[in-house]
Amino acid sequence: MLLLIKNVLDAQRVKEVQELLATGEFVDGRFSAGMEAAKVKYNQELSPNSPLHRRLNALVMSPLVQHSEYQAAVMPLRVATAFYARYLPGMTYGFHVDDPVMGPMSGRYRTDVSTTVFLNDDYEGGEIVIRTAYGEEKIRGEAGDAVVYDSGSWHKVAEVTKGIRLVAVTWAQSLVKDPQQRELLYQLAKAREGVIAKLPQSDEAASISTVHINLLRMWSEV
Ligand SMILES: O=C(O)CCC(=O)C(=O)O
Ligand SMILES: [Fe+2]
Repeated sequence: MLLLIKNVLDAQRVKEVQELLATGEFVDGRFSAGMEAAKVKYNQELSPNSPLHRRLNALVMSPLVQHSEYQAAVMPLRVATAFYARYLPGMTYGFHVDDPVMGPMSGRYRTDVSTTVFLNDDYEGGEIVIRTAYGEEKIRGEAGDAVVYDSGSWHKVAEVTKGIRLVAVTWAQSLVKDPQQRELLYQLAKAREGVIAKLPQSDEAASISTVHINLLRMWSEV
């Protein structure tokens, strides 16, 4: 799964988020990294104690989690509160896979799907590079877009060469643990949508819906 979702945040929200982050206190991103990732992580994160998190989460996470494409692709069971990361020129995050389990002991979750929400686009470099079965994909969203990909895939953030890169990064535990099953369900959900649009009252639409619903029941864990 590798999907770019356009315009998750509208221009007004992007502007407000940028204004808030301009006033925030940032700390070394290595503090929040797992053992392996810490070796290659070179960025900054909004201080975990920052009072801005509440407002930022309302601005960024609500539209993300409610977005129909995010719902269809991720099928989220739990979504983590976001980290707000900043990359100054020269900063980078080398190839890694994300930690498999995150969160405090009282609320741990498995990371199935990673998401980056692009909060600005006036910088150079800083592409997310994801290794897929078909080679490396480079992604640079516009401000307000989000990219989702399997947390177990190798990925990196290329060095920012000019300007400052601002993103929100979050993880979800999906109802469906297996990436291939998730992908199949996503494709089936799209096919279902298409058939319902073209043939709303048809037997074909009803039977695709039934297969989709019952596969989700078969493969989901709650
Ligand atoms: O900055 C990004 O877009 C992704 C960062 C990342 O890979 C991570 O925090 O694990
Ligand atoms: Fe990562």
